[in-house]
Amino acid sequence: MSEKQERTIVVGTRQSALALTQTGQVIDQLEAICKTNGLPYTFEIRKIITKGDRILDVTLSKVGGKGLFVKEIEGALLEGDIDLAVHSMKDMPYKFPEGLINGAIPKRVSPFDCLIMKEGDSLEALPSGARVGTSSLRRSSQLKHLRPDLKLESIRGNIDSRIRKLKEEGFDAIVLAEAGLSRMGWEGKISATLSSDICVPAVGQGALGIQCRENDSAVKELLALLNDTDTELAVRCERSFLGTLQGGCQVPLGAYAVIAKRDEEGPLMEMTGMVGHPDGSLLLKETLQGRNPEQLGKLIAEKLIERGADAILAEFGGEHE
Ligand SMILES: NCc1[nH]cc(CCC(=O)O)c1CC(=O)O
Repeated sequence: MSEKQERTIVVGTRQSALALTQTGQVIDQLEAICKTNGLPYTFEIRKIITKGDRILDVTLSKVGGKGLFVKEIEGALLEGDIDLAVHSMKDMPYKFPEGLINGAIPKRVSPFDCLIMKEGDSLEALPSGARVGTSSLRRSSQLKHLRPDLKLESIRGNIDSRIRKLKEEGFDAIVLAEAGLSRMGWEGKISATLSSDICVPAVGQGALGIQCRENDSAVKELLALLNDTDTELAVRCERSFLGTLQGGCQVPLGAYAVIAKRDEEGPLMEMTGMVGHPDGSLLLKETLQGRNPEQLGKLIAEKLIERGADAILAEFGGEHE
């Protein structure tokens, strides 16, 4: 690598506990990379309060959707107020604004959902008619499909406030991503992991995306060292599925890709895509293997459309996960 100029790299983040924690973890990793590679960079955190954070009491679809969390951070990047931003991959809109790229997808942690329960340690242990808190149509469609007796109820807020609401609002269980809990060091709160057979995760769940300016070659070269190729391949499959189905809004769909095997032709991916009716009456799933991530995601989406996914998507576009 050529001689690098000293620089303070400004990292923008939302101010939720999870956002701050995962941003801190990425900075730790980047500092280690700088040390190993003799790069003269230091890092500074800048907190950004987004519109999505200010309006926590209104259904997100009414105020403009999930992109709200990301839009102001993207603006700060484009203005040069910050140099990189750590996002949960599953919160990133499908389309990036001109001038910004995803510079790295670090190694994924658990992609799965889990239950935090009042008592018990499995989905089966939930009593008939139990109240389960989730605002995700993807989660409710799959749980309702398996357990039509359950009462799925909306719950919003950051993961810390949702955990508080489990008790305060008398839920029997809430559904959260394991990734957020493990990043917070709260794995001990998990009652049961929901495998991808039971609940296909959200596109990109458990992975982070590190956004930067396309013309910032120093940051791009640094971020390339943080990228995890297997995670990137999986996330590209899943996001191609997302893009083919609806290009950005949040709807009752999920996708989970893994590297099935590696041979002389390279990695072979396997992905399951799902689209479901939020009341659980219809759950469409398709699993296929392929070598090209974009083609695999698109093919699975097209198979599901053939089977009727477009009717569900037309009815439930624009909801928040
Ligand atoms: N929808 C909010 C959200 N966005 C990212 C995560 C954490 C999981 C991840 O990074 O994929 C969560 C919380 C949750 O769904 O439980």
